[in-house]
Amino acid sequence: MTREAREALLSVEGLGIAFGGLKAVNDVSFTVRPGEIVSVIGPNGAGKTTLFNMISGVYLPGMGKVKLMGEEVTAMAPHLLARRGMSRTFQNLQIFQSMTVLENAVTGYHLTERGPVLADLLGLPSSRRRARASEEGARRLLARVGLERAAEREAGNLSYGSLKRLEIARALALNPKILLLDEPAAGCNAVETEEIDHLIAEVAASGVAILLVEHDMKMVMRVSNHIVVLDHGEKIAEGDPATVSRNPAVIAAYLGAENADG
Ligand SMILES: Nc1ncnc2c1ncn2[C@@H]1O[C@H](COP(=O)(O)OP(=O)(O)OP(=O)(O)O)[C@@H](O)[C@H]1O
Repeated sequence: MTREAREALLSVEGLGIAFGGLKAVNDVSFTVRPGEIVSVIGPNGAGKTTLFNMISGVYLPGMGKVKLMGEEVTAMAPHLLARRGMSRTFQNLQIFQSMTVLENAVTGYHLTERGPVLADLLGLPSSRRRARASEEGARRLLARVGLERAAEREAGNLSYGSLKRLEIARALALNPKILLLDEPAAGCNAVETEEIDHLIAEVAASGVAILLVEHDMKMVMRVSNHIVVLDHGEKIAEGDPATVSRNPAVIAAYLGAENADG
């Protein structure tokens, strides 16, 4: 079945934003289907992170719409998006370094709670039951990302690759339909990158759609089903990895960026 034949989980429609006079992202549209790994690539400053921040409710777009399962969610607060099935990780790790790995994973369960705070303060049975369920879920997630044996360790002592996997585990606690990953392999060595590759592929195989921003081009080409290319805020190409990597406009954008850097 072609990708167009499957219903879109996420639709980005004509999204744009300007900072001062600079059109950081201009009229960008694409879709993500269930179980698909879609990557957004482009030279430095192309607008990838800005696009991500608009999709995930961090920035208010100046134009366009974001739809999740057909419903408009443009500029919806991140915790509300999470409740509707969109979770994300950040380029800079958002891990509590002095907490244990398990405690970090447990926090993933509480991101969307309205907070029956009184029940928790009073230590009521309902709150103890919830805490037990979160801990069991967190342990399952740690096993899924290969960190079950590190559960009781302080997160600050983990390798960089393990921290990245912990962040993905935490985002999975909300049982998302789509997971946005902002540079999941940044700062990782080749072995750690490969572990993250496998994890992303496993998560996608379980039916969760993945939207990825990543600089590691080898990784992008290995894991993506579909690639969207940005340059100077505009979408200049999209397609499968082989098609995109042969596209003259894409090659020119990367060569141009290299020349500008050099
Ligand atoms: N908050 C902001 N205020 C002003 N300009 C911004 C802001 N955020 C991004 N920009 C500008 O918008 C453009 C796109 O930036 P963005 O960080 O989205 O690119 P990127 O593709 O993620 O880059 P990189 O690959 O370096 O992470 C750049 O010219 C950047 O300087």
